[in-house]
Amino acid sequence: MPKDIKVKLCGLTRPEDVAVAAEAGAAYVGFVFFPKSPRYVSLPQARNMALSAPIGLAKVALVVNADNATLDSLTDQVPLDMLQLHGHESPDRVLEVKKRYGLPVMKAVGVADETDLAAIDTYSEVADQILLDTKPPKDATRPGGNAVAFDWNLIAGRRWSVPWMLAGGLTVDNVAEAIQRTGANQLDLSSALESAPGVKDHAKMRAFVKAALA
Ligand SMILES: O=C(O)c1ccccc1N[C@@H]1O[C@H](COP(=O)(O)O)[C@@H](O)[C@H]1O
Repeated sequence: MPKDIKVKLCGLTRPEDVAVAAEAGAAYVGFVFFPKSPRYVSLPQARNMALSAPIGLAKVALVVNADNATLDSLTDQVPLDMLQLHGHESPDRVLEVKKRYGLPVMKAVGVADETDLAAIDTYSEVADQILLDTKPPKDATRPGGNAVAFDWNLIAGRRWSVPWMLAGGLTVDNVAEAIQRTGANQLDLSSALESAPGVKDHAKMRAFVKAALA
């Protein structure tokens, strides 16, 4: 029986990117609020994109160690369906954010080796979803969106108590293998969809979703 695959296209910067994501069949779109990212969007930019999204397309805000003042402005100005915490937020902070904003929270967990897997169990107890991304190198300028895959064998056959997404270096060429090796039914990516840093390529977006849902 075919799997019910859901795709999140992250790092969109223009309303036309949102329209293409929806037409292509993505389930989620992601807006990046990390200032050092080439995909960073301002609140008015994100609001425009969010207001243009059709019903049924989930709008996710990606933040990194954001404080309450930042999240207050974000949630006041941008209609959202989920918060993605992609920094060093503790389990208590995940619970606090869930309670304060009443939105589902997806916690990113960086994976490099076996020792990282315990954190997935820990965050599964507090977050609504888990995002498994490649742990960035120590000198990286951002904690994700680095176009590098982790060793998928580390999570092969593992399951958790909440829904989870696979991220890190996914491309149109490796997505079938990624699904087959990890059992993921949700996929999140950004870098492989760009024609230049921060600029999504619509043909690449369509091709990825088609390959993922095939
Ligand atoms: O995309 C970014 O710039 C970014 C910045 C800070 C944290 C996370 C970021 N992106 C997320 O990283 C993963 C993997 O992306 P990629 O496909 O390897 O580029 C994905 O969840 C992005 O949403």
